[in-house]
Amino acid sequence: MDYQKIKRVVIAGGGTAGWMAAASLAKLLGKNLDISLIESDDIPTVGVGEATIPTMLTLHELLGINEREFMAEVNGTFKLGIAFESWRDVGKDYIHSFGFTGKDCWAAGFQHFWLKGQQLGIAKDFGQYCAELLAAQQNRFAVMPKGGLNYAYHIDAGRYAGFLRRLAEKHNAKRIEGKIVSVNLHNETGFIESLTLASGKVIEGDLFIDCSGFRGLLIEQALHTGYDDWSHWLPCDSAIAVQTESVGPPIPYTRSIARESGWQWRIPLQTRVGNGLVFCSRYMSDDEGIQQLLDNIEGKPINEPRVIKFLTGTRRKHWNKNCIAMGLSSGFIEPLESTSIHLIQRSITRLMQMFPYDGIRQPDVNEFNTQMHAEIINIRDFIVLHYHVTERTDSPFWRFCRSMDIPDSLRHRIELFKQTGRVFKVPTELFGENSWTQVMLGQGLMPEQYHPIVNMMSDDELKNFLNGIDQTANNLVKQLPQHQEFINHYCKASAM
Ligand SMILES: Cc1cc2nc3c(=O)[nH]c(=O)nc-3n(C[C@H](O)[C@H](O)[C@H](O)COP(=O)(O)OP(=O)(O)OC[C@H]3O[C@@H](n4cnc5c(N)ncnc54)[C@H](O)[C@@H]3O)c2cc1C
Repeated sequence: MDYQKIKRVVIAGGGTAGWMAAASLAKLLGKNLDISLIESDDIPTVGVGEATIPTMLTLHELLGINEREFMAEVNGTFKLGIAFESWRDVGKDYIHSFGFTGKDCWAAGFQHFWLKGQQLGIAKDFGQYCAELLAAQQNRFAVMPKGGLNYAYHIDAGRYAGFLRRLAEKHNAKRIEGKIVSVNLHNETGFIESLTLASGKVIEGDLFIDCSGFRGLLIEQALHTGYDDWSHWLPCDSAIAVQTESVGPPIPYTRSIARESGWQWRIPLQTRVGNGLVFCSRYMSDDEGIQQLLDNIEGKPINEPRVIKFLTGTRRKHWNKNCIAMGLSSGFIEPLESTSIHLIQRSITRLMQMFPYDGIRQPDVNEFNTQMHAEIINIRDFIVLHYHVTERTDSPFWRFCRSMDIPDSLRHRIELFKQTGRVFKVPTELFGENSWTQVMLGQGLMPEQYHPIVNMMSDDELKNFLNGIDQTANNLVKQLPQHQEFINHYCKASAM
């Protein structure tokens, strides 16, 4: 069988996904490829997506990005986790931090020790045994040598795309301005041969990366790949975004505040704040949403509120024929745990690991799709957990979420934790045991028992064990500067 060698890579779309793909492929595989990116000045990017998770640091390390320059350029602040306010119930808050809580032993996670400590009345709140969480609460931060704080970034999405564009162009990726008006398929194979622009110009390629956003210009409109709709588990389908002036120093975490029919985000940048409301249109109209958001922002708005509609779910195949969908064209879970940019990064690194220089082989395609699917399903379950395990009964939306059907895989995790205190991580899964534990406890799910290995410690030993962790975390955090102070000397934003 003849396989067409892959030399010309065409990326359709220049949002975060497009430029991340262009910069990564150009920098890391560029010598062997011709990379072009088509974007249209007439079609705006989605313009949100400003909270990230720690895996972004790994990609940046691969790309040789200097953190200080990057942060100054993207108006960035540091992120130690997400505060979930009123998610368990109105007025009940917790933080899902990026750090590690306490110390595990080989047989049992820290939560088992903490549970017994709680029963004896000698344990503080679960999160108090985590340095990142304490630092977030005290508004402190510093980049420390490896093994220090685990962190991510808040970034300006537009500036990030610009930053990546320069990196991509430096490594010879070619930008083509123009609106794609048709996707031309091979008569027999159905593979994409070229894209026609409004100017009449035809761009040929061997491999096409669809980064065209929700519209899925190549993967769906041309290849009809199909979409798994998850809105019965993740019913929010609308968002309103607005930027405001900063009213104080930036905090080192994202705020997610549960509201009557969804939740509100606050993402602090150095000189402004990104705000948004995610909600379910069955329970709230766009006008009501806009009003609710404007009633709950702190600084003066600096742009008009913008409504964004979406359908939660995933494309049935992320790689179909010679097209790979990345970013919103591949699906959207929802932004609660800031996982979309991470998934773009996973598609890029996976593609590079399986790059089909000598032609596209179906087993590679199948493996890529299987791995992406498994990863996304676990993230989906983690997000559904936040909505479903809640004590809120104050609105039709929350009553629906409490009583809605959930995936069997999630039901199993919830029951396991409830009955035994145990959590597990699937090998390729993004969120580890500590994330699941923080959110399950934070949402009010209390295990019925702890592991008997804890009873090997006397009550006094357990007290000393807990106090030791508490002191170590507090000693570390009290040496840290205030977040703003650290930014000022490390990566102050360049002029807008
Ligand atoms: C409400 C909301 C909040 C979010 N928050 C987060 C978050 O906090 N963290 C996170 O990780 N992710 C978040 N996301 C997801 C994140 O915004 C996206 O994953 C990311 O911005 C990538 O978008 P994209 O590049 O796929 O699409 P887009 O930004 O929509 O870019 C599409 C590109 O395609 C081009 N294009 C489209 N059609 C054509 C055409 N015919 N011809 C030529 N060019 C074309 C456009 O010009 C544009 O350049 C959020 C998403 C939403 C909706």
